[in-house]
This record gives sequence, C-alpha cells and structure tokens, in this order.
Amino acid sequence: MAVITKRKISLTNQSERGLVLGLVRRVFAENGHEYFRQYAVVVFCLVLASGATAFLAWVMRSVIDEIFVAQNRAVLVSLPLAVFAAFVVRGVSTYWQGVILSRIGNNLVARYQRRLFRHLTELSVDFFHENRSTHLAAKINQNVSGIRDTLNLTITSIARDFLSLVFLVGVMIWLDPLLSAIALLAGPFIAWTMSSLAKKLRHATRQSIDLNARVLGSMQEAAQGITVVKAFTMEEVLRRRIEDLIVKAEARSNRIAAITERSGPITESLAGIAVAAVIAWSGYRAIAYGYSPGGLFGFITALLLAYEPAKRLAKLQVQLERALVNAQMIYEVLDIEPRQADPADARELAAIRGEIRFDAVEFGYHPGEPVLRGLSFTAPAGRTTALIGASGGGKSTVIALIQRFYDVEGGRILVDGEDIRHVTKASLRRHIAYVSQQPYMFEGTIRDNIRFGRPEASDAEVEAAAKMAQATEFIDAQPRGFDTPLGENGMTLSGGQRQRLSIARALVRDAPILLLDEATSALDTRSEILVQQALEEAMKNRTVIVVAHRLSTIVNADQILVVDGGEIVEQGTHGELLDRPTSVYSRFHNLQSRPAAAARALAESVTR
Ligand SMILES: Nc1ncnc2c1ncn2[C@@H]1O[C@H](COP(=O)(O)OP(=O)(O)OP(=O)(O)O)[C@@H](O)[C@H]1O
Repeated sequence: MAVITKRKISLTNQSERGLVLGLVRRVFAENGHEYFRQYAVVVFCLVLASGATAFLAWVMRSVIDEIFVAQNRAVLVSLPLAVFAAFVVRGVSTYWQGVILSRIGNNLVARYQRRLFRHLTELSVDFFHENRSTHLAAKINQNVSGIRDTLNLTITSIARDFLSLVFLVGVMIWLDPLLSAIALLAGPFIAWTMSSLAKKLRHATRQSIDLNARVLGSMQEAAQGITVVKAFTMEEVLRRRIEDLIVKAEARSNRIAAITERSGPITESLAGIAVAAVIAWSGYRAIAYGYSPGGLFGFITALLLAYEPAKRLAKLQVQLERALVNAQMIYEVLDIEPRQADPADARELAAIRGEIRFDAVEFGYHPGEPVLRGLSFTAPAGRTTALIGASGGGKSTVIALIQRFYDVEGGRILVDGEDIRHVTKASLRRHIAYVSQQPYMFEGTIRDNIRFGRPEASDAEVEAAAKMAQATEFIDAQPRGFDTPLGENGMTLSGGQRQRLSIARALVRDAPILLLDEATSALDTRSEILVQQALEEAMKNRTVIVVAHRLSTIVNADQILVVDGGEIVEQGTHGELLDRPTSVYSRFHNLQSRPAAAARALAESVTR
C-alpha cells in the first residue's frame, strides 16, 4: 500500500530526560564538529567576559576599602583604570562572541534548510499528497530557526552565564563562605520549579507551531487560489476560518508566554529571600562584630551580578523547551525514510528502445482498496498507446507507476524487459518525459521553465523545443520573450500556452518514453489545434502512453486500452474496436462528430 513508512524516531521512545538529552546530543553531534574552532573562540570570549565580570565584583572590595575607607591616593588612578579595562574586555569579547555565534546560527539554518530541501525532494509523492505543502513550508521555517536557538541558547547560556556564575560564586565563597551558603540555598528550589514549568510548555509549544503553520499556510493557499476565492465569493468564509485559527494561535502564544514568564516572579521571590537573608545576617554581623563594609559590598556586588546569569540559566530550561520541540519536529521530517528507495544493487538503465509492459499489476493507495487489479498490457516501443475510460478507473495511476512514484503490490512493470524496481529511479526517469494534466510552472523565466526538461540544454535547443511545441509565437509576444519571468504558477499565461510550455519542456528532454496526461479542460478551437499540433510533434518516434481525452489523439493511437475499475475491459486499434459493434468503444466512436467535451462526458458514462 502507498502508506508513508516513518522510521520510528528513537528519541520519542525515551523518557522525558532521555528525549531532551538525546535531541541536544543529536543536534550537537550532527553539527558541532563543523563549528568546533568557532565554538572554541566563542568559549574563549565568554571566559574573558565572565572573568571581567567577576573581576569587577572582586575589585569593588578594594575600591571601597582602599579609596573610601583608607583614602589611599596611590590607587586613585590604577583602580578606575582597571575597572575601565574590565569593561572594555567585557565589551570586545561579548561583541566577538555575539558575531561568531550569529554566524554559526545562520550557517546552521542554511545547512538545515539545504538538508531538509534535499530530503524533501527525495521523499515519495505520497508524502506530499498527505501533507499540505504550504503548512509544511511554514512549519519548517519556524522549526529551523528553533534549531539555531537550541545551539545558540545552550552555548551562550551554558558558557557565558554558567561561567559567570562559577566565577562570581567563587568570589562570593572567597569573600564569605557562610553568606554564600545562605545565598545559594535558593538554587535547588529554582531548578526544580523551572523543570516543572518546562514540562508544561512542551505540549503548548507543539500546538502553537502547528497553529501558526496553519495560519501561514492558509494565507498562502488563499493567495494561490485567489481566482477561485473571488469567483465563489469565499473571502468571508476564508476570513472566518483564518480568524478562528488566528484566535487559537494567539491563545496558545499567550499560554506559552504565561508559562515562560511565570519563571520571573518565582526566581525573583526566591532570589529576594536569599538577598534579604544575606542582608539580615551580614547586617547583624556588622553591627554585632564590626565586620568591614568593603567585604560586604564586594559580596553583595558579586551576588547581584550573579543574579542575572542565574535568572537566565533558570529560564534557559523553559526557553530551551521550545527550541527542543522545534528540533524534534525537524527530525520527524528528516527521519521519514524515502519509499521506493533504490536497492543497493540497483542498476543504471542504459539506452532503451522504450517498450513498456505491465504484467498482472496490482496496486492500491490504501489497504483494502485496490485501484489496479491484475492489469496487463504491452506498450510497444515507438508507438502510441491511448488509455481511455471512466473517471477514477486508474489511468493516471498507470502513468504514476511507470515513473515509480509508487511500487506495485503484485506483478511487475518492465521497461525493455527490465523490472523497474531493479534499476535506479534516476536512470529510469531520465528516459521519460512527462506532460501532466495541470502543467506546473516554476519560479523563473519561460526559458528556465522549458529548460527544467533538461538543465544542460542549450538556448538553441530550448528555442527549438518551443518552436516544435507551437509556443514561439506567444513567447515572442511577451515583453522579454524567452526571458520573461512567469508569475505564480505561470498564471499570466493562458491554459493552452501553459500546456504548450509544458510540452516544450517534455520535448527538450528528448526522452524515448513520453507520458501524457491530456488536459480535460476544453480549450478554444485555435488553442486546441495548436496544442494538438504540439503533441503530434512530441509523439513522433517515441513510446507514448497517453491518458486520452481528445478524439484525434484516440483515433490516431496505435493501440487503445479501455480501462475500467482497474482492469482493461477492451483493447485494440481504433479499427479493430469499431469492428465490434457491441463494444464500449463503438458507442464512444459514434460521438466523434460531436464536440470533444460531449464525447468525453459520454465516454465516461458508457463505461460505468
Ligand atoms: N494519491 C492518491 N491517494 C489516494 N487515492 C488516490 C490517489 N490518487 C488516486 N486515487 C484514487 O485511485 C483511483 C484511481 O485514480 P486515477 O487518478 O488513477 O483515475 P483516472 O482513471 O486517472 O481518473 P481521471 O480520468 O478522473 O483522472 C480513484 O479512486 C482515486 O480516488
């Protein structure tokens, strides 16, 4: 069955703690070594900055005792200079640490974008049928930034804040071990509270990313389908639907903010208790035993300087949670294994004549719902085989299976006698040109879009293909000819023009097999004739399998297969099938003199 097989993400089977550690380890393991030197410089800068911060706390004791108490003029220049130097060191090292970390972060985003795009293009088509592309893109965008935050937050906080904290606590202990013990009592309580907040955040974060992706995706879809939106006056319906998502997304974001910010009052209160206890105890000591105010001032400076990094470290666990959800969602995509992967011993399909044979092919998209039921036929090399029949009969599925978008469940498909599962997908598809029912135009110029058929094709070859596809006339009429950029999906062109560009794309590929899903939409007579001429040119000397709707294509085909319910119910040439007066095809042929659209409709009804 064409069901996406997802490699179980081992991380999700682990305990909470294992999950978090596993993800962080994986992100670092996959990216850390690339940036080892830069990280080393960052850590060096952070050590300098933290050292300078601790020095400021340490020097305060001398400032008070030497300048204000002892009134020592000798240090009046050296101590302020030392303070100034500490600030400069802190400023410069923080600058470089920030710049290098941003560079690493941006490079990491680019690496994940590249990796994800590569992975997505390797995934099978069913993944894209089951996941809305617009939502997927929005989700990936949010999550890639999340990975960057995971690394940056962890490095900055662990290195800078943790180091600062270690230095400052060192200074505090050196100045007054007993006061330090009182001040540090709040630590374990803060850590425990943050950990329980972080767990609450995980679910809300996942929902928020999903909702935001749906909001962005829906906006993109509305823009893509704007003509349908306007024609059916769907603006209000869509607005209401998006409004609903926006309200939910806003509520989720508010909940996340409430949980994240809850860390503030909790740490503030606990830190407040610690500072109050320190003041009470040291005040009592100063009054009762006459302790020096310099020592206390230095201690309080260190304590207050330690407060900010301690607060950030405490909040880190909560913030990291969001970034970890991002990372997890990215890996959920990266861990999906491409279906129809080439077997290790897959061969390259060399030059072929182009004979295609279906041998008792069985296939279904979903379990228990067969679409093709033992389908067998041979499409001779260099000839045209037309597939006709009722809608939903399985014609497009035949075209998809030849390109190995899905694997057959029973039987086999042979190209020149070679089972297509035994050759690489890339080499198989190199021999195939495909014209889809709805021609897709990519971002770029007309020339770029034709050249997608064969990226190495010269300008002359692109122009020759356009000429054969009867497209030159309208291309020349465009403001910049072949170099005219196309709007969203080529919507600045007519349906017939897009079809001819898509035929030109197939022609420039110059492949021995042409798969053609003829458009069902009616074109005006001139366009119909032009597209027909383009197709005739494209079909010359190739093995063509065409899902045929145009009478002329069907009549001129070397072989006609009438497909219904996943089986071939009639097979033969136009003449042979007409000789059978009771055949479905004979009834269909009687409609030849009628307009093509009517014939198509009837062709479908008679095969039901
Ligand atoms: N990606 C898909 N996932 C699930 N089911 C699908 C998918 N594509 C097609 N089907 C189902 O498979 C059956 C055959 O579809 P197919 O597109 O091959 O028919 P068709 O003969 O080409 O029809 P039409 O002439 O209307 O294009 C239909 O019942 C359709 O609903």
